[in-house]
Amino acid sequence: MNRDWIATARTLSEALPYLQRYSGAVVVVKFGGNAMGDDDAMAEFARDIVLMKQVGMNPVVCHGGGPMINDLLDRLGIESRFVRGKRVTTKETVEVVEMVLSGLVNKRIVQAINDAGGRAVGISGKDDDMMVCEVDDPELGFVGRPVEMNVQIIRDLYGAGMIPVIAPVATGMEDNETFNVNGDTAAGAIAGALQADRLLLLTDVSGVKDASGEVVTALHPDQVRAMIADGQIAGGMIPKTETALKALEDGVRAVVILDGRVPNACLLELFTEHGAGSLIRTTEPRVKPRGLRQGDTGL
Ligand SMILES: Nc1ncnc2c1ncn2[C@@H]1O[C@H](COP(=O)(O)OP(=O)(O)O)[C@@H](O)[C@H]1O
Ligand SMILES: CC(=O)N[C@@H](CCC(=O)OP(=O)(O)O)C(=O)O
Repeated sequence: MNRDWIATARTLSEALPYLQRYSGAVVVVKFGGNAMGDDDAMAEFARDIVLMKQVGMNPVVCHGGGPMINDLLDRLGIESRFVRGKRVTTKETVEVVEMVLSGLVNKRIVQAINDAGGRAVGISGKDDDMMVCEVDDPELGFVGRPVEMNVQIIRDLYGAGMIPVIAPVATGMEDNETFNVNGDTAAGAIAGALQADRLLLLTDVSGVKDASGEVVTALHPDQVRAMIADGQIAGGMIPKTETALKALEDGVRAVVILDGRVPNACLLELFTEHGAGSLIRTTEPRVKPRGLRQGDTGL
């Protein structure tokens, strides 16, 4: 039997018995700046998120916006500099980061989800002290490493029918500083604190590739560690896969790295047998199907 219901279900009532198995699942989606695309792509992402909500899941969006920060810094004549994938963030830079992430980018996503029929509420790590940080590395300046998570506000929002949209900006432990947090790091910390069923990291490549350039569709954490050690995983994929490993240690059931520019990327991953991108999890890493299976409860 083909359980790929997106392809086979002809009516909503045919699909509903499958969809009900997803009810209550907490899915944290990290929407990276490079995955955002134009207004049409944003609208499509928003429709996917709203559909997840409509079938009873609890989607939580945590976004990036690196290219948009670069843009404004450029216009202001401030140079962008990255060390190991993270932005060197001065006092001046962090003001721009907060303006762009909590303002421009956050509200663009909120608006798109609301236009698609959802009830999105935009917050940052500062709201209700949701994410409290320490200095990540003094060399990076005001870049934060989450050390205290208070995610009740997120549960309250999705419990009340809303879709939280979170900007990775946070408060410091001391002196009320503002910290810039890498979007992947923030999404991982949120997913861990929520003990999420899935963390989807949407990026601009189709998944984790091996030395021959093929996407590896299912990975055990040990394989990921080996690929980092032997250099098959490099550059921006290192913080992403390290976030995945940490999230799994913190109790997230599975992490998927996938191409957010592919139409309906989230739905393909969650609802189809073949999925999308690279699935990283501790149990049954090589067993398919990984989406919906007859007899499965939840994800
Ligand atoms: N093994 C690998 N598989 C896939 N991408 C890799 C790998 N190693 C390095 N990369 C690089 O990592 C990039 C993704 O990281 P990044 O650009 O930081 O994403 P984002 O901006 O979406 O957070 C890819 O575009 C690719 O150039
Ligand atoms: C510390 C750090 O690097 N913060 C990131 C936050 C935004 C982000 O992560 O955006 P993407 O997901 O689009 O890359 C930055 O300043 O660019």
